[in-house]
Amino acid sequence: MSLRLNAQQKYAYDTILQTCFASQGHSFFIDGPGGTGKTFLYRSLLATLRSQGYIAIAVATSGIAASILPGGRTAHSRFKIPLDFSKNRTCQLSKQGSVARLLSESKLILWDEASMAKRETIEAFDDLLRDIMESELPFGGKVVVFGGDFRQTLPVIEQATKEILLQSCFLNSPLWCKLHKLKLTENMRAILDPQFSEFLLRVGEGHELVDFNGEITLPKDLVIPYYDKEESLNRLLQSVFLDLALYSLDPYRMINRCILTPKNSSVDELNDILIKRFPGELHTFISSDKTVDQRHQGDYEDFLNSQNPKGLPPHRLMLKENYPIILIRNLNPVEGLCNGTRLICRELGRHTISAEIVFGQHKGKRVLIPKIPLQTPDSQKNSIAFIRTQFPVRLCFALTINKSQGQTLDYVGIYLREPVFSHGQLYVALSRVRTSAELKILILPGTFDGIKTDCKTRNVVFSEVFELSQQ
Ligand SMILES: Nc1ncnc2c1ncn2[C@@H]1O[C@H](COP(=O)(O)OP(=O)(O)OP(=O)(O)O)[C@@H](O)[C@H]1O
Repeated sequence: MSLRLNAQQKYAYDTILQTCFASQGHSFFIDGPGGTGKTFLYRSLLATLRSQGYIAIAVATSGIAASILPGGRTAHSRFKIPLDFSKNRTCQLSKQGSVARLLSESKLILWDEASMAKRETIEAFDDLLRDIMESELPFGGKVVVFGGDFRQTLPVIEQATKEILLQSCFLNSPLWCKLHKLKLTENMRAILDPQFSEFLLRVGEGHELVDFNGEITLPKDLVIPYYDKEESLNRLLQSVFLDLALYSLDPYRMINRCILTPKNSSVDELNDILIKRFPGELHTFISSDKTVDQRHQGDYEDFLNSQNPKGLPPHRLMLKENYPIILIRNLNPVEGLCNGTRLICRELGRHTISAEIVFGQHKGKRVLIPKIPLQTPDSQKNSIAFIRTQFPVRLCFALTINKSQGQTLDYVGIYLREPVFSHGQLYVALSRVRTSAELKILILPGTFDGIKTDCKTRNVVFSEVFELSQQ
């Protein structure tokens, strides 16, 4: 595999491997815009070390990015990093346990999409390694390779100001300047469309011309003209999915086609339309919702059913055979069932879904997904805590832009019912495909102020990120 690396990838590969076998380890950050082959490089490193019998651990900040790496897990689940740092700041791993031994004996630890991680998670990981290795060196002297792209989305913190977001970035950690930086600059994903590749970089770095409303103008041939919502949305769906009936016979042909949109509510809107249009019998699974404090159950039951909190499956989950779904919990990471694993429904029973894994090392494997109790996340501080018993899955013809980070897709439709709202979102959505011919964008009129034009949209870029990343 290493033979196919380009010159920059090869330099990074050789430098990292030399360090793995040197007496003193140090850590790296692979910095490259979307598509420059960071994941391709990680795969080469993991394959080389593992084929020689060494332990190489792979994690990513998000579930989907982890599912792309061979043997990948989310950093949170692998290192038992706390989810709520106001309660606890240390990883819940025993120094005598098997994972600690694995870490201690590993030649390399890889952490993808580190630009999406909160600095405190990486600092907790640093403390963990120092403790396990009984060393005061950064990361306990282990060779850790972080990778990411600060043009893409940053940590997700609900209702955070720009200052809080920047503060929470890895870039603001004292660990950042301890890393040896390796750069990749050649966009391998869009190598056949250099003009598109340059446009992407201008969007990602905030260099695309902005008008007095703070909006950029997208190339006309990428945009679906707006007539009315229904007709324009139909044209977007038609561009991406062509013929759902045909795809239902061969789901692997459609699994890399996706609609990306900024908000969960528009993901639900699209998936609702698409599941109804997909051929086959519709199965509806109703969850059982119980308040954590049993005394409130009677008062809140109907209300709970109407709730659709982030991180939980819907109360009324609609599924069809051959429809693509995404797992939203770590069910059995060893068997490939992680938060972010994408599957195709094969048989829908009352109590279990028989599904097929469609990506990664477990591709093609049939698995059974049970209904499980899932609690509302702690971040939903203003709502009532409850437990929903349901299949831990969501439909995935449409995904939020943040969830698509790290993926290469065959065709993308971007649905801007409302404009993007955070740093890097537009860039991530645009940069998932190989050429501009594999992309269509629909901008709804509610989202443009003043002059009505369907090619203008907001691009959010925090230039401070690039200044910090140079340090
Ligand atoms: N040296 C190479 N030879 C051939 N194809 C490559 C090479 N490097 C990367 N690619 C291909 O380019 C595409 C993008 O690569 P990859 O996903 O590794 O980029 P990335 O930097 O991780 O992107 P992102 O930041 O968007 O996650 C993939 O389809 C990958 O297979």
